[in-house]
Amino acid sequence: MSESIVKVEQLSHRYSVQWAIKDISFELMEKGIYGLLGANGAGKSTIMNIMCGVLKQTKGNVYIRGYNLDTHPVEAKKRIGFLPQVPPVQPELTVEEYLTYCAHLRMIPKAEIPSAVKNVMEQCNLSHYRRRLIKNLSGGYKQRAGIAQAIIHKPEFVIFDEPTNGLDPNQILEVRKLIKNIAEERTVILSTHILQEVQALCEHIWMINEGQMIFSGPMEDFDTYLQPSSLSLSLAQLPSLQYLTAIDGVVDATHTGGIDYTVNYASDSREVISRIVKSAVENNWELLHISQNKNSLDNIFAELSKKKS
Ligand SMILES: Nc1ncnc2c1ncn2[C@@H]1O[C@H](COP(=O)(O)OP(=O)(O)OP(=O)(O)O)[C@@H](O)[C@H]1O
Repeated sequence: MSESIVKVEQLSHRYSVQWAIKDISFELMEKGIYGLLGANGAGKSTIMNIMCGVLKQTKGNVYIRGYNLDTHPVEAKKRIGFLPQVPPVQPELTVEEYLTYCAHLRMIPKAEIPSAVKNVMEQCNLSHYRRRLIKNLSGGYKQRAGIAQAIIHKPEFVIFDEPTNGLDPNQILEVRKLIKNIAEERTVILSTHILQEVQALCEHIWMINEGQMIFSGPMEDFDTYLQPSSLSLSLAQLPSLQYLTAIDGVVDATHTGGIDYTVNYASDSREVISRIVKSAVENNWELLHISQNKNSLDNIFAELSKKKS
């Protein structure tokens, strides 16, 4: 049987009285990009910090390639790279000095350090700035330096906690590209509260809410929750709600004010839209506007949390 890359077993943690995370379990068998999605305060950083050995859990176990992080921390940590929410950079060092310092901390043999630093600067597109003080780098390049320290020792898996937080749109795209590139050689776990981020990058997703895992599965399965299930309509000739609810596929309808309605539907959206448009024409409701409402992250959390309880 093949050894899992990471195994998290019934992890629970409380900082004081309340549980920040409760009974979180998962196992990674294959390489890829795995997304940990949750709203602010859901418990993502707590899980990431425990998995990297930065925080000691109240209960449960973490195994890295079969090594228990508590009992064999050196063997386990050798295989982990970590970029915490705030990149652990040293503002007064140049990029090259900082990465050399990180290489020493990671116990890379002395003779191999210059080439390890050179390679990681090339991979993270930092070579050009190697003599620049980190405090003088832009946000995106500071983040690259943080990413470089996470992979300098060639770990088998890397954890990025909110890696695009605070970056501008261009920097976000660049950092995402770099993460994809890193994931070609190793397993990546990405923690984020941004739905588009997991959609853009991840093959597998875990969703946590209030410290509990409410979804775990491939992105395709999660996609079904992203499908919109309601429409906004504007009808100048205000039909009574019973005419709208009588349309095949419509579950319920509400008059939201003025000429506006919201319609929830349960079947294929194209068919429902086509039936509504047809009814509007046949009954002279004067359809002025029809659009699908995006399913928000809040709705998905609510739906999945309901399923779990
Ligand atoms: N050091 C701490 N002491 C006490 N409570 C804490 C501490 N760190 C986190 N918490 C609490 O634990 C819960 C989970 O926090 P955590 O930081 O893991 O969430 P998160 O999903 O990473 O959120 P964010 O994206 O805002 O960092 C929250 O209720 C938070 O207030």
